[in-house]
Amino acid sequence: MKIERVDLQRIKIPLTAPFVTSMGLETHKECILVRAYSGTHVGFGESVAMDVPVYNEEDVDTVWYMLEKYLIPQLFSREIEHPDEVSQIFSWMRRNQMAKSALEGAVWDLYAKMNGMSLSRALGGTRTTIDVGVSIGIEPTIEKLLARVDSFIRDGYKKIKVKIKPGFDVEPIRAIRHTFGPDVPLMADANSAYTLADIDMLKQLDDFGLIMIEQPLGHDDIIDHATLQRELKTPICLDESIHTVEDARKAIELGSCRIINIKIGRVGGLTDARKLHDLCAAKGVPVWCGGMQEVGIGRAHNIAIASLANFTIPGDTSPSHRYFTEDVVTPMIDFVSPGVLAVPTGAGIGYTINEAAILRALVQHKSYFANQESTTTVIPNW
Ligand SMILES: O=C(O)CCC(=O)C1=CC=C[C@@H](O)[C@@H]1C(=O)O
Ligand SMILES: [Mg+2]
Repeated sequence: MKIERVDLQRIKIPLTAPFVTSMGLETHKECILVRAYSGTHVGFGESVAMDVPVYNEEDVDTVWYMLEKYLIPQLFSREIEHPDEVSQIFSWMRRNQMAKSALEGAVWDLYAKMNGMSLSRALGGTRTTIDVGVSIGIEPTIEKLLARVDSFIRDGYKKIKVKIKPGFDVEPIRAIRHTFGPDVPLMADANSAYTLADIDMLKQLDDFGLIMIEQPLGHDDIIDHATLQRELKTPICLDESIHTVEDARKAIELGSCRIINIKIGRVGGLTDARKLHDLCAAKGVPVWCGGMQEVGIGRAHNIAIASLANFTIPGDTSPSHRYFTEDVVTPMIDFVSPGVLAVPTGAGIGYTINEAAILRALVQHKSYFANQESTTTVIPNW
């Protein structure tokens, strides 16, 4: 397959409600959509980098820059037999995993479409449905948090993940357990808000039967997490600390975690996400698919990877309406039964692109051609 053209589209969509974490407040989703063309086929990818570099070092502008300056020209210069080659082609570049993943994801979708198979099947997925949970931001009061948890439990979500930060941790978790009982599948995500100096507080969370505590310590740490895991009954799940398959191998060997959250963008694309999944399966470490509040294209990629066998814990891939009133795919991604999404069987990501919705959200568009000059359209009014 020869990539003849790539389009980048920057879009900005309001969230249905603000999302607060220990890293800050989000009111909009801003991201880059990627189209890779070969012959009559088009594949779609999505960059999950946030608009500010608080989760990792990338942001929407760095992704655009890396794609334009290095990654797209490099893809134009070769013939590709299989999308697994893309991560190898990009491997000379350090990090910038989300930029690499956005383009690699488009090539995977293109490859699956050219071969008339679903992205799930192309990746070796075996599940026809996936169970999903929900991620709840930090609410202004415990009462408001309880109301959110109540409504998500009623919707049928299979896992409730709540964000915690210093000063909003033990009490909200206690209140959820007290109100909804011991059987609600509950976990907490700290986004690196603590240090080992907080060990006494973190040990108190052991009383609540959490499925896991996600990324309690430094975003770049696996040493202190190993110390903490030795002191905790509750499994630690690593998110921010795992950028590569090698990071995961080292964290597992050190005992820094017992569960890993796989985000396709954080690990550089679908090929590496699958390798990480395979490593964890071999080591007996369960995984689940994290979310970056993706719009429908990224969400569809998450569904495809979560159809692999060792994704045994419900992921964060909620239906589109959890965050958006309108999505870039149609139909909007939704439950087939409470807490359950169907893995599409149609070619590629298995959803149709909602071009009108993309146009309404479009901020910037640029087309790159293997044999011609690029063309740019900057959309005013933003
Ligand atoms: O996509 C979702 O629903 C999950 C959202 C979510 O929890 C996160 C998205 C992006 C950064 C973080 O705030 C967080 C996470 O760490 O998993
Ligand atoms: Mg997380």
